[in-house]
Amino acid sequence: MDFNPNHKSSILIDQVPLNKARLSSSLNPYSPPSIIFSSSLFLTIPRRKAMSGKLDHVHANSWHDAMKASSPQKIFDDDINFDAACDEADAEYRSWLFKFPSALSSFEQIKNYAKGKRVALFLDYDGTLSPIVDNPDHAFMSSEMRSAVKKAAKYFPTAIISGRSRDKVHEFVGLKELYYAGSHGMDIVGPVGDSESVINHSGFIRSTNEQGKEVNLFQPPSEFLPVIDEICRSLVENTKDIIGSNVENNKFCVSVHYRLVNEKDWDVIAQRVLGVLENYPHLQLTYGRKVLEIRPIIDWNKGKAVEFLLESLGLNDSDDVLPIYVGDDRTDEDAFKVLRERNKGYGILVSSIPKETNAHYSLRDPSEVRNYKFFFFYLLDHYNSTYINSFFFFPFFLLLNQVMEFLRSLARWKKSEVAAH
Ligand SMILES: O=P(O)(O)OC[C@H]1O[C@H](O[C@H]2O[C@H](CO)[C@@H](O)[C@H](O)[C@H]2O)[C@H](O)[C@@H](O)[C@@H]1O
Repeated sequence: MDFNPNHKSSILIDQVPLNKARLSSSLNPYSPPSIIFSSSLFLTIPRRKAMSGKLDHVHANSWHDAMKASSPQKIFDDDINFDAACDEADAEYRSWLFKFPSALSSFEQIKNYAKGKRVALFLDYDGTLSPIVDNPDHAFMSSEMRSAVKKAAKYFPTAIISGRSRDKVHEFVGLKELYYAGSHGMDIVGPVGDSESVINHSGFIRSTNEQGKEVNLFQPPSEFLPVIDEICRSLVENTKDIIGSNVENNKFCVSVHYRLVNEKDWDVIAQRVLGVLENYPHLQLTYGRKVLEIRPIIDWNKGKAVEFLLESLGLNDSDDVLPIYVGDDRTDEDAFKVLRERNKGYGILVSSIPKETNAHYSLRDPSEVRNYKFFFFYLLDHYNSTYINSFFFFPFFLLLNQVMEFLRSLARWKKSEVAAH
């Protein structure tokens, strides 16, 4: 882990434009010859250094655009022509599905590849297991989802890798049998596996958990804790007059939420955060879904967390291991990238709109689209699948969740495999 006190604080904004993305193909489910995407849907912003004091005009605009694009918007307004909007958005989504097929429609293919392999499951929390909601403290997962995760964890080692603090995400999920990585993977408790190579990671500590069991613990240097607490207080103080802003302490990182902030104040909140960050040369700014995230400048992310957990589980060096990572946010891209580069395992992006990604498959996320018209999208998406039969009864739709269905399918498949032996 790289903790360099001479680093200056920096901002990472590095979305890859759709038309420039390069994807390796060996595990790639389909490689359609040429699909044209509308580039206006996607945002490209170069990496920038944090600027001192005020933001210049271009910089402020970039932040405004980035903040606007950071989370899917409600697709329909009542005064928009529904049919036209539906056709256009659906055509784009369908084109995108050629490149990133639905993990549910492709389940047979995934299953065939997984045969005889040890599957390890990695799940993001917000927007993947729980719906995106206005108040971060209310992002509860449903009992149906909890039971789907529990079923999957019965057959596969399962870890939650979240931007939340480890304690908080554990509290939300509430399952003892899982492994948890909080603060974007910077705070992990993993099992002590066969592999000894984890001890080569700096930041690694062998410790004992509350039950007195030996565990592998990975955390950034503890020097960061008081700094994070301090910047958290400062961010609260500096944003308290911005209506709707919300600062969340995630132990090794801080989230500044602007989901409920009026769009006209987004530049103001970005400026305030950048202003505070100037005094913290060891911290950097990234962003997620309507959230600005401040974290230590260390060479660690969700991708490294996946590798660390695979090693801890003694699953890192075998060819018969298939890691599957399901996530919805840009921080999950680090994990998708690791799986793609290792050419082992599948990344599954949860999204209701086309996005550039390093994932292999996709699952549709209805959580931010609260309009009933989304129902038609869902039917269209599944028009040719056997699923459609189950969705005739409208209230059923409200319970739908493709991630849950995918986890259930995995567990059902393994259960039948175990029973057959
Ligand atoms: O890695 P994750 O588990 O996906 O955590 C990423 C951030 O998730 C939370 O924020 C997001 O979900 C909130 C609740 O639905 C929503 O209000 C917010 O707009 C989203 O950005 C969490 O509150 C953040 O601290 C995490 O960094």
